[in-house]
Amino acid sequence: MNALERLERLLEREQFEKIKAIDNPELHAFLAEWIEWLEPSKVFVCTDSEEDELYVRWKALYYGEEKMLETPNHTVHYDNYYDQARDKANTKLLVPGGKEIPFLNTKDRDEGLREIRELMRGVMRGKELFVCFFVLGPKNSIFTIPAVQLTDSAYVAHSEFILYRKGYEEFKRLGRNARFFRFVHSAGELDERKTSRNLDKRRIYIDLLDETVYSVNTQYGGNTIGLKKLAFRLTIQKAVREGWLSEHMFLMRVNGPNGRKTYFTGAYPSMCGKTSTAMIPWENIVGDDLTFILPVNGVARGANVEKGVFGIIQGVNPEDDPIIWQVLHSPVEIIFSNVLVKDGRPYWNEMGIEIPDEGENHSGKWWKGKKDAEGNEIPPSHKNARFTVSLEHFPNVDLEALENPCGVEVGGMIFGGRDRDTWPPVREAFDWKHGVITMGASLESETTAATLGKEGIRAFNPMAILDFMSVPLGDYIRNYLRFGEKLRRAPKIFAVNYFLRDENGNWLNHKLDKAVWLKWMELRVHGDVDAIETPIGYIPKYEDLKRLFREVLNKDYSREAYEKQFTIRVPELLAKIDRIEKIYREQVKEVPEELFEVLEEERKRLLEARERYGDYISPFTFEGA
Ligand SMILES: Nc1nc2c(ncn2[C@@H]2O[C@H](COP(=O)(O)OP(=O)(O)OP(=O)(O)O)[C@@H](O)[C@H]2O)c(=O)[nH]1
Ligand SMILES: O=C([O-])CC(=O)C(=O)O
Ligand SMILES: [Mn+2]
Repeated sequence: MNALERLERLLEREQFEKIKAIDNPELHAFLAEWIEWLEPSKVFVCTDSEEDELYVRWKALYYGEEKMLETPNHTVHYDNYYDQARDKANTKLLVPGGKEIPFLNTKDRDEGLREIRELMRGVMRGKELFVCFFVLGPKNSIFTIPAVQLTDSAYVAHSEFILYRKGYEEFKRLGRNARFFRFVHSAGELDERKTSRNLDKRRIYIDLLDETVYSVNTQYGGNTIGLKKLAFRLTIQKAVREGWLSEHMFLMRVNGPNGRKTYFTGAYPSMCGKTSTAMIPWENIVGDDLTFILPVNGVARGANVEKGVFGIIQGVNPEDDPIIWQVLHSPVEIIFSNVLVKDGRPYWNEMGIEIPDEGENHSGKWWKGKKDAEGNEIPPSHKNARFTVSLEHFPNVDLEALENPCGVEVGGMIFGGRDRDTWPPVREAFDWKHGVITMGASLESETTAATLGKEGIRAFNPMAILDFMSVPLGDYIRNYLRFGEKLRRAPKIFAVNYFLRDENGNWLNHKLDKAVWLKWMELRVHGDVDAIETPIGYIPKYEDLKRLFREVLNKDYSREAYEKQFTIRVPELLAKIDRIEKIYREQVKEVPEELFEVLEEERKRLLEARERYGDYISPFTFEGA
C-alpha cells in the first residue's frame, strides 16, 4: 500500500481530502508513518481557513489545556510546575556517531531516534492529533521555509497560529518541490491539571540530517513550539551552509530625523531585553526574537521569522511598557501562560498594581507565602510566565516591513547581555570584523529563568545564540565574517549593556535609557554625530547624550552619570579578553585565526591606555586625547 492509501484508511474522509490536495509524496510518507506510530484516536488537518484555526482554538478549551478568562479572546495555559522553561539538558542534537562538538549537546543519531521513537510509540492513544502547516519568514518570499507540525497539544497548535504565517496553501503551491521542516510533538500523559506528567521522560531531539525535531512529555513553548526554537537549530545549520544569517535577534525600526527609517537587529540572550527594546514607545517593532538576514545585491536584508510575540510578562507595567500593557488589556486573542488568575483576571509579578493574595497559578491553587516541595516561596507568577499575541494587534508594528517579501535593509546590528561590570551602556565597533569578534563572539551574559537551572551565573554566550547552536562554533563565526565581506554596505555593529551596576548592586541605568542609545546609534549609522574613540570602539559624546536625554525622555543627564557609565574599565575588559581567548583556544578550537588577531589588537590598545591613564579611564580623558 502506498502512503496515500494508508492515509485514506487512517483519516476521516474530509481530513484525507485536505492532505490529498497537497501533491507531495514525501509529506504523505511522513504523515502515514507517524500517524501509524503515534496512534491518535482522531486526526485533524488544518488548512489556512478561519474555520480550521477556530477549531484549534476551541479544542484548546475543550480539552482543558487552556481556560477562558474574563476578557473576550483571552485564555490562560499552565505548564507543569517543573516544566516552566527550556530544558537544555534533555535537548540534544542527533548526529551520526554521536560526534562530540564543543558546547553542543550531541547524541548518537541512531540511538537517539530509537529512544525517542520508543517514547512516542502509541503516545497519542485516546488523543487528537493536529496536523498544521506554517511557513517561517514572510510568505512567498526569499526567506520562506515551509514546515509541518504534528502535535497532540491544541495549545501548541494554537500558539503557532498566533505566532506564524499559515502554510497550507504554500504546501499546495509548492507540491513536490517543497523542501520542508518537520516537527513531531506530544505532551505525553497529562495530569488532572492538563499538564505533562512524565517529565522524567521529557526529550527534545533534533535530527539535523532529516531536518526533523521530536519533542515529548513537555508543554513549555520553548520546548514544544516547533517553528520557534526547535526550527531555529535547523535554520542555523541551513544558514551556515548557504551563507546567510539566522539569528536570535529582534528587528525594529528606529525613527531618525526628518522621517528617516533605520532598521536594527539586536541579539541579547533569553530574558535580556529583546522584546523590551523592540517595544520602545517611540520606535516600531518588526520582530522580537528571530531574524533571518540575507545578502541581497551586497546589502544585508532582514525579515522576522515570526508574526507574533511569545513574550516575558514579568515586569510589564504601564510606565515602562505602555504599549504592551495596552495590548494585554484589550480584547484581542492572547494566551497568558503561568500567570496568577483570580476571578478570571490575569496578574503577574512586578506589574505595578496591587495583586491578589490568592488564586490559581503555575503551582495550582496558590496563596501568598505558599512554598514548593523544595521549600522555596512561590511568587504569584513564574518568572518565565509569558504572553502569546500576534503582532498585528500592536499599534507600533511596522506592517510593511513585517510583510515585505524582500525584508528591510539592516542599518545596524546590536549585541548585548546581562553584564554587571564590564561593558559601557553603548558603543560602536570600528568595523564589521571588530564587531563580530569583540562584541558578538565575545558576548557573555548571566543565566536567567528562561532555562531550567541556576540563575545569575556569568556564561559565555556568543551572539546570544549558544543554547540553539547546531554547527561547530568556528564554522558559525567564519560564516559571520564571510557574510560581511559579501556586502558592499555592511551594517554597523554596536554593543549595549543595560545591566551595569554600581558597587552596591544598584542599576546604573533606567529601563527606558535604551531609547536614547537607540537614537544615538541611528545617528551614527548615518554619520550624523561624532563619537569618541576608545580602545574598545566608539562611544557617545556627553553633549550628544545630554541633548538626546532631553529630547527623547525629557530628562536631565548629568556629567557624573555619564562619566560613571562610560568609564573604560580596563581590568574587567582585559580579564574578559583572557576568558574569551581561553575558551576559543582551549575549548572551541578550529576557530578562524582572525579571531585571535582581533582580540590581541584590542588587548594591546587596552594595555597602552592603562599605561598612560590607569585602570579606570574617564571618557573625557579620551575625548581630550
Ligand atoms: N534592569 C533592567 N532590566 C531590563 C531592562 N530591559 C529589560 N529588562 C528586563 O529583562 C527582562 C526581559 O526582557 P525581554 O525583553 O522580555 O527578553 P527577551 O530578550 O525578549 O527574551 P526571550 O523572549 O527570552 O528571548 C525583564 O525582566 C525586564 O524587566 C533594562 O534596561 N534594565
Ligand atoms: O524559546 C523560548 O522559550 C522563549 C524564548 O524566546 C527564549 O527562551 O529565548
Ligand atoms: Mn528568545
